[in-house]
Amino acid sequence: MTPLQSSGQVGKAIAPFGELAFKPDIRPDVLFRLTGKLQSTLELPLLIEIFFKNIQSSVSVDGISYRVRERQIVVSQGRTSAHSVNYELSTHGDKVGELIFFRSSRFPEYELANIEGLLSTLLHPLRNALLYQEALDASFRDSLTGAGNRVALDRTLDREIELSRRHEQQLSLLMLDLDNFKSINDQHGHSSGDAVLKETVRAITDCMRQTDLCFRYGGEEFLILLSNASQADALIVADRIRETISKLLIPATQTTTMTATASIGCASLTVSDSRQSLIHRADLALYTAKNRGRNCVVGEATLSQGLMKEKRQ
Ligand SMILES: Nc1nc2c(ncn2[C@@H]2O[C@H](COP(=O)(O)OP(=O)(O)OP(=O)(O)O)[C@@H](O)[C@H]2O)c(=O)[nH]1
Repeated sequence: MTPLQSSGQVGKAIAPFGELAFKPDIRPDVLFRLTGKLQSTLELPLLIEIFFKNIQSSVSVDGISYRVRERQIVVSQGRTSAHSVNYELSTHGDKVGELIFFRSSRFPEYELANIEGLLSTLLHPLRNALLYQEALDASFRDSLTGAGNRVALDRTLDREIELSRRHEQQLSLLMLDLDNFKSINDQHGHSSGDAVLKETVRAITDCMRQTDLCFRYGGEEFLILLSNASQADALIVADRIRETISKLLIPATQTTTMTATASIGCASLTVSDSRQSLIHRADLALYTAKNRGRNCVVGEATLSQGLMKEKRQ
């Protein structure tokens, strides 16, 4: 555990520097140059790297770590050390994360003043980078359910296939489709249908590991990418998801609830698979699950036993 030497609200502390015994002692040209460099990028990791490299002439730190807990962002530069000082950053009333400075000896007051002087140049670029990151994240998400969208799927699946091959790990794909979803819409209305879609993604996410990924593939169809998972592992996860969805009680009105079930097809990566062929086999397995009466999971063993004779229309 690194001892917390001190902490402060930089948004408040920068303005008057009144709480510190020392004022920052940084040459104006250094601050000017740093400000210019920080304005050259919207990429968070690069921004933190530029900041870390360019503050070394004014304060000696072994490492820094930038964190935004709510968004699970952690960007670090250098290394951690015995002593640390951390700042909750805010600008214009917006919280923009926490920055921790590490080094092996304590930070004297005059250096804290310098750190806070330097931090004042980081706040606005940081806020812009966070907004940019937010916009970027949104462009890869389905706005209704928060699952990844098709753009994210295309990018991720190719990369995951390549990584699995390089590390000789297994990769499995689940294709999930809600059963008779049209009748949920017809019976309860479109916005209730939307609620079912959202709860479905929540249930899927609850059942998978943090490293697994869920994408909305079509209206009520989802793909779940299970990294480092064999067919047997994937079938267990798939059945857990299926069961969890079947137990959901989703409010339709103030007094009534809706239930839903899902069918799931499962395929695992082979040496000759492309993104398309892997998805195609998961789709065939899903089709079999639908034909078997829905609310069930079908894996590839079943398919190779020749039970899957029909072609999807
Ligand atoms: N509420 C809502 N409905 C959607 C959305 N996207 C697609 N749908 C509906 O999903 C329904 C899909 O119906 P079908 O393709 O017939 O499938 P199904 O009724 O689930 O039947 P099976 O898949 O064979 O079990 C259609 O009624 C679409 O209008 C959405 O974003 N929100």
